[in-house]
Amino acid sequence: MAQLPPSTAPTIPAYKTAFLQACLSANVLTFGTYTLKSGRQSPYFFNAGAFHTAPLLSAISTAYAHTIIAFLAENPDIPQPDVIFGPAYKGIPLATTTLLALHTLAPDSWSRTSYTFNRKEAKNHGETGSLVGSPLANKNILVIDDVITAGTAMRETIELVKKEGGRVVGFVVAVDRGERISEGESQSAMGLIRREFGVRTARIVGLDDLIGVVRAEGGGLEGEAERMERYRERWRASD
Ligand SMILES: O=P(O)(O)OC[C@H]1O[C@H](OP(=O)(O)OP(=O)(O)O)[C@H](O)[C@@H]1O
Ligand SMILES: O=C(O)c1cc(=O)[nH]c(=O)[nH]1
Repeated sequence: MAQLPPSTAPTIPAYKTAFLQACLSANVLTFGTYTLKSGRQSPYFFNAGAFHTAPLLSAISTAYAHTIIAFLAENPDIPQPDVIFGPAYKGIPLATTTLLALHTLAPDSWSRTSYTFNRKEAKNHGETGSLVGSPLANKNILVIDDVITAGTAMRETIELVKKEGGRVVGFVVAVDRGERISEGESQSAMGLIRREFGVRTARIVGLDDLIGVVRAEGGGLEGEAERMERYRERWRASD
């Protein structure tokens, strides 16, 4: 097969490679039959809760931070976020550690940014309410989440931020599964966020990247890669 000359060969950034390797070595990416939030049956599952040691949290938060910095550089009209918002539950450690990683990479740009997350059940004593961290009113909110499938969680988050008086200025996800929003629709959940809500999006990796790393691993995972490919064909979005 023809090789690209070295100067034009695409290079995978080190943070993305570290993230993908962590997905396999820490069993973040697992195989079986999983029922998703959308009710779909998936042969693979991205479990962000498995990033539970300091080196693993560092790998994912550094990958988010680089992705966010590149996203804002490519979209200079997006205002500097005041808040990194992570939806409960798995978004909670992701938002807090990503804010630290952003501050480590670019302290001058991120020293005044806050984190916020929601509670799934409102609290009726103490400080009360559904939000933890900065209030959202009149703030520019960058939402991060672990994974997007049918887009239900992100739709709920956009509605929550609006209700609190904030503006969602971007959405960055670790894994974009690249799926159609529903059986009868051909567009992707990420596309819906862009078109229906006018929110620009970025991702650390997509399903193609995950299949690529599973294929490259070999060692008996070929069957898993094939099941992932069949699932991709079943749910692949048109955009
Ligand atoms: O795009 P969707 O079809 O909405 O699916 C993706 C959402 O599903 C999971 O949330 P879940 O409520 O299961 O969250 P938790 O494990 O973080 O509590 C995941 O963290 C995403 O937020
Ligand atoms: O769609 C989901 O519910 C979902 C998919 C996935 O890969 N990981 C996850 O935590 N949730």
